[in-house]
Amino acid sequence: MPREDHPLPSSWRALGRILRLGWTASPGLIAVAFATTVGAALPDVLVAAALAWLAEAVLFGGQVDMITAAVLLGALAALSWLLRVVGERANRRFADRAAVFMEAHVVRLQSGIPSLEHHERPAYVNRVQLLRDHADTLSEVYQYLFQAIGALLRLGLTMALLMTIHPLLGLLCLFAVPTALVSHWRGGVEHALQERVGHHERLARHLFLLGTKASPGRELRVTRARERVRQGRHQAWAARHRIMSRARWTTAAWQSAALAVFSCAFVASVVWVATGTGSAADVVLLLTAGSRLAQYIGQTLRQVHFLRTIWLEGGRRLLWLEELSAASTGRSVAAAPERMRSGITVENVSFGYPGTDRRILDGVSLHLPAGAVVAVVGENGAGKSTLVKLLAKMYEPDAGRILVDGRDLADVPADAWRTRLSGAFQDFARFEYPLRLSIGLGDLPRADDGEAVGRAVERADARALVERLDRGLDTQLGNTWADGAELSEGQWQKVALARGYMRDHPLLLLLDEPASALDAETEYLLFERYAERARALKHRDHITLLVSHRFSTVRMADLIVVMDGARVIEQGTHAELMEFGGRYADLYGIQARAYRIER
Ligand SMILES: Nc1ncnc2c1ncn2[C@@H]1O[C@H](COP(=O)(O)OP(=O)(O)OP(=O)(O)O)[C@@H](O)[C@H]1O
Repeated sequence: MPREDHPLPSSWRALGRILRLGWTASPGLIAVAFATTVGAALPDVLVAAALAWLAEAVLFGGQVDMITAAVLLGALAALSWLLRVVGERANRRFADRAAVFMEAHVVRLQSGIPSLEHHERPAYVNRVQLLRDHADTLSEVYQYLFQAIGALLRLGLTMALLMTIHPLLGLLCLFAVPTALVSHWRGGVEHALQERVGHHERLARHLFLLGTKASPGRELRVTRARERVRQGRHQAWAARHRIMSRARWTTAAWQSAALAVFSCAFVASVVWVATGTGSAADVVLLLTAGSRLAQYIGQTLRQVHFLRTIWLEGGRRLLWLEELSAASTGRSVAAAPERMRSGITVENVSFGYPGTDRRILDGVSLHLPAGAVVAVVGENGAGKSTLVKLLAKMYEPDAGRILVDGRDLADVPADAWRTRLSGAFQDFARFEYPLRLSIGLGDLPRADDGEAVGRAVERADARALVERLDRGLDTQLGNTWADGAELSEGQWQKVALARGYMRDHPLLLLLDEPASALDAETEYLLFERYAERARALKHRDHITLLVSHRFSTVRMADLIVVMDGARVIEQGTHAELMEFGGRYADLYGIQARAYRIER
């Protein structure tokens, strides 16, 4: 992942990309939607000319002229109506199809990015959030774009008609320039603001979820922090509203002034034609076409404004995400190793999260021998989970290397490396599927393999959980679904652990506090059995890396790594570290006394 900030791409490039995506979603529908929406401009504008002709025929012409003009007027009105109806339906059907396509595309892009940067870096989180919110409205870009083209065409044709009365009437267009410029500037101002107020919006939504979701509900009631959360949410919305409304009032005032300029020019031109040499037909044409001119200018500006909103909100961010995704698949040339002989070497690795200055890992060097069960311990914030993220290629080191049997992990594509990994994490996912699938997802190609799921259940010691559920592995999880069962925190974690155990022979099993919701004894028994099984395997070529705060579990590891202040400060077996009498021995002693475990 390149370190530089990825700027938002230009609106034009984004529009081009969106159009190509729309064509891919449904070429037939997009073509019909375009032709009917833009085509409706022609009969719309010609109605004014037909009216003028009818007025001329009524005043001075014969019956034939009158009937022809009336029939033409009727035909144009009918055609305009027909094109509008067909256009609306085509646009709606196309938007439905494009919405599904766009959402799927955004999900694919987001989940396909190997790193976590777009989920963890504040500036990127704002963009991703806006994109997620606007993913379905992206499909409306087409409608606004076609309508904007139609409105421009109406504007051009109307100007041409007006100039048939007198070429000087073409100058009316110039008086519309201030309105167009102000409208353009207004869109830009609002968009710049959207990014600025993004964090207020996110904070308000976060506090809304805190106040309405069940899990924080208990804590909020006990601590009586509900009022504080409510106030915080109110303040966040108020801050957003203050910034937005100040800017909106200013831009609206400018827009009104610009519209007043055009209105004065129009009134003056009507007076000029009516009192000059203009015929009755000319006055009718000027009044009909001219009054529509103001409407078309308004329409064009509105469409362009909406287009800018959605286009800038969604389109540019979509292209940005595509580029981020493409950049993140950068330099990867080697295949993932099939087996591991010597192990994984972390060589002088330093790392800080993108967008921050602090070093979370500082010159960390380690050797994780193949076949070993390795435990990583350290105080909160010592960098244990960060090390796990680097080993899973969620991020690349800023300096130093991670070598697998001597081969630089940076050269191995993240997706390929992850086929060799398994993992269970403290912040596990709750997949509300039937239990069998919720576990089977840990190894997608074997998700339906009953035996594989059964083995994972055994490894996670989750047999009792399965038996307690009415429909066993077929039980739907999550109580918001029909016949769904809700699990306790610890039970959800066991499901996540079983999922992590789905792969039979991962080269690296990452267990980042995977049993924090289980009691210490259960965790100990679980990992003791697991470690015994791992040691009994014939080809001891995989590594289990366990992050835990429980020293009763940690002590059975073959290698214990102690982290503190971004560095590895001690490493060895339990016996060696106790003998050494350093930090590990201190921490172990404290827990041993607290839990009265045997020293
Ligand atoms: N996405 C992020 N962006 C910026 N800083 C982060 C991010 N994730 C973690 N950190 C910081 O990195 C430091 C180490 O975090 P890490 O999660 O690796 O610690 P840990 O040792 O696993 O802690 P714990 O025992 O509490 O899980 C913390 O100070 C944390 O604030």
